[in-house]
Amino acid sequence: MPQTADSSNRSDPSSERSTFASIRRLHPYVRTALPRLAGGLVASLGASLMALAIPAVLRWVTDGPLTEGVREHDWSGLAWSVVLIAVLGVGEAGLILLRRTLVMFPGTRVEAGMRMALFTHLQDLPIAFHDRWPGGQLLSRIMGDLGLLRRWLVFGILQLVVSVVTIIVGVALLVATGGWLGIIFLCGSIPVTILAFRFSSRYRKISRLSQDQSGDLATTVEESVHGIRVLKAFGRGPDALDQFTDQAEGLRETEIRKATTDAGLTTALRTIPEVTQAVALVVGAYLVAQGDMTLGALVAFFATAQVINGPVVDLGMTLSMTLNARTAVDRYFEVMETENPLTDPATPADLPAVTPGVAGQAGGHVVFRDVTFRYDDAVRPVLDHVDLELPPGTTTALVGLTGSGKSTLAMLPPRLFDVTDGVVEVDGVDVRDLTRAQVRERVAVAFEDPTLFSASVRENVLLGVPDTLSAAEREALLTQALEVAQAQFVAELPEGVDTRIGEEGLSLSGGQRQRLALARAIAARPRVLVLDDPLSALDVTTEEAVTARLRDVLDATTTLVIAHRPSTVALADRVAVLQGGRVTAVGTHHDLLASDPHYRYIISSLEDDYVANDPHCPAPGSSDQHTSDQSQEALS
Ligand SMILES: Nc1ncnc2c1ncn2[C@@H]1O[C@H](COP(=O)(O)OP(=O)(O)OP(=O)(O)O)[C@@H](O)[C@H]1O
Repeated sequence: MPQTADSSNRSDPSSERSTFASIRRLHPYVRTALPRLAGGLVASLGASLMALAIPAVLRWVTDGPLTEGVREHDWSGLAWSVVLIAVLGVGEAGLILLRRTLVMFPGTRVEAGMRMALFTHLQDLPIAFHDRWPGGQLLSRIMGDLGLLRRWLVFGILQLVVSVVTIIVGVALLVATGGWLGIIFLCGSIPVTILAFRFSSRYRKISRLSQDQSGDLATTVEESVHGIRVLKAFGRGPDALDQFTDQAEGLRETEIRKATTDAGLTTALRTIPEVTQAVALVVGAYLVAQGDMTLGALVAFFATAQVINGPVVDLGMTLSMTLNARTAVDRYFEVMETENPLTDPATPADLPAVTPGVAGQAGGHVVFRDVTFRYDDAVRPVLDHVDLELPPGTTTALVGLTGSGKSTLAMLPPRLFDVTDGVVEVDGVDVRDLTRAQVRERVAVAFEDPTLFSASVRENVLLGVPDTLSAAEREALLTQALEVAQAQFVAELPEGVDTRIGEEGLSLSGGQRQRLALARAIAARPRVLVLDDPLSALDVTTEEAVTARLRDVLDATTTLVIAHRPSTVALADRVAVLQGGRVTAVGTHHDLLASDPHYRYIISSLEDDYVANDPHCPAPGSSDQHTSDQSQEALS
């Protein structure tokens, strides 16, 4: 896992911001929901005020109708009081229902909107970002954090405001009506406030750690599931379990610290009002005995204190919800505020129109001009002043030792990365002056490690085909691409091209997946096709068949093919040699064999690897020279 995204290493860049400033960033997302949320708040406050009004009615009942009823045996006044209390109770319940109805839908809408925005941003961010960020961290932000935020929006924030307002109004009422008793209660709220502030700063740190650890745990699960074959093959399941156990234990300990901190506050919030009430009871009993306070006033005082008790205890829960929500907001904006250095230009250039088959207008002319490329976290550039031209309609094989930068170079024409210096031109236009959509219309890529999506074969293969084409045109492209990629196995799948292939196409063999990925690149009908060793998992016979058909198709396409096998080199008109970050030689296979010692060395090591890795190849020195001869034949 990259160190930059490990919670143990991560600094919290948002820690300087106040909780209010942090949460205020939600405004653009909650703006349309604000009227309903405000309505929900008003309903909550109304319900709370009704609850607070009940003690006042009790006081009036006790000192008035009840006392008079007992004295004069007339209960008619009491009946009206009971009705009034019942109306207040029903009103309170009705307002709580109204609050729920008002806030439920905007809450889910805000969550869905934020989730869409994050996903869209993730799609837009460059590969460099995804190289650094583990999937589990992103998953926990897009799912867990946003769910937490929704619960806070529909409940936590309202409850927090209502609790604070109820406590302030309640304490004001107590001070106004209870005299000294009210002042005793007011004194009790001072330690509550101090404790709440101290709790906030401690809890926020633990909350951040816990949410980051959840993300790391999700990453471990994702990697283990994704790499289950490797883990099983190497018997490393127990190690994965150990790592998972350590992380799960770390998260459990953090959760315990979180719960203990929360419980400490909740206990204090329960104890302080109880102690305050006990003191108030002693003083209140004395005042009633002295005739300085009516019994009704004392009853009302304690009934009001009881109404305030609930919000005081809730304060702990709503405060922790708010701090968790703040952490979720910080984690959300860490991703959303990551700027994309690889953007579309404000005024994109026009690509010259293409007329296939017409000399000079066929398009697909690629030029690397003095190109330097350095990865963000690397000390030295991988590509150092590279010059290379791919004339239209030609096939160029790129060869070089492992790690020489072939894949890096191949990612520049489709703008998967932008150059650090120099220019990559497609049809005379700097690719940075084109939108990514424009570039991808003209340049398609097939990687060695083919990613297939959980969708039908048809959807996977037609991924790069414009939706504007008619159904018949799309069908023709599908058929041709599958045929060129020698993917006849599709016909034997249960539902042919409509068969859904499993998650990332894992239910297919490596060679089958590669052929579908190749078919996808071919179906996009690009003018420029970048093939990053897309035939590596194919057996010799299939590779030969694909190569033969590809040669027909590539006739009209400019192709850059990264070659790890002699047979892939055979596909090319010319070969470019990458050495020490530069293209040191370009020429035909024969010329380079004759003139370039480094090329001879690469080819001989490719042949050695080829023979050593291909189960269909005889071992060196074996009597069966079929495969070795075959590659020599292909090259000659
Ligand atoms: N995302 C990245 N961040 C930092 N360095 C990288 C990244 N990807 C590749 N590199 C480094 O860049 C160099 C070139 O890698 P690249 O994959 O382009 O080589 P290659 O010639 O295609 O290798 P191979 O033949 O083994 O596939 C290597 O040293 C590699 O470690």
